[in-house]
Amino acid sequence: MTDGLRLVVGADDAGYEYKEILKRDLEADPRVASVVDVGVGDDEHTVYPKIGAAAARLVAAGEADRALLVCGTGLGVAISANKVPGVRAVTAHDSFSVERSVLSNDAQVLCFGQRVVGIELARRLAREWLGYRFDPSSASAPKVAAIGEIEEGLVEGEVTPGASC
Ligand SMILES: O=C(CO)[C@H](O)COP(=O)(O)O
Repeated sequence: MTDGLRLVVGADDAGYEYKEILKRDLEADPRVASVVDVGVGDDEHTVYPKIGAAAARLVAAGEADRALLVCGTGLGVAISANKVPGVRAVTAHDSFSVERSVLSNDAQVLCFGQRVVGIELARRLAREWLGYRFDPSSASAPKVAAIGEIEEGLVEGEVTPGASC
């Protein structure tokens, strides 16, 4: 991922205002190649699971690198996005968690709660988020791979305590 990031933004009606503000920030950021908006639009009422899944499917299909999603809490969009195979979505409202979501977890989807975090903090966190890149040669990489193995049923839900990756 050396070129600009291809992003998706989305929100339900509880996250619409933040999504619009964050989208404008992202579109103006030189580190961003493109921003696709999966809704909602003004006065639309699509429920958060549909928004979370629509954004996550674009990421899973390789049509986007990352997604930034907003709902009331940031929880529902994350849960929904995580139902799409291959997608790792987190809710994070602090700087360290946002950093680790990329560097530890290789999460492609970051979710905010409009009813939880102030807009200036959300804008700052989104700016910081753009600067992080997962290192596939890092010590975190085998752990991320182990998440994928669970998803693929390779370990059938069994994780051996103490086993190294
Ligand atoms: O925050 C939400 C889901 O996590 C959503 O914006 C509102 O959901 P509701 O509390 O079920 O209306």
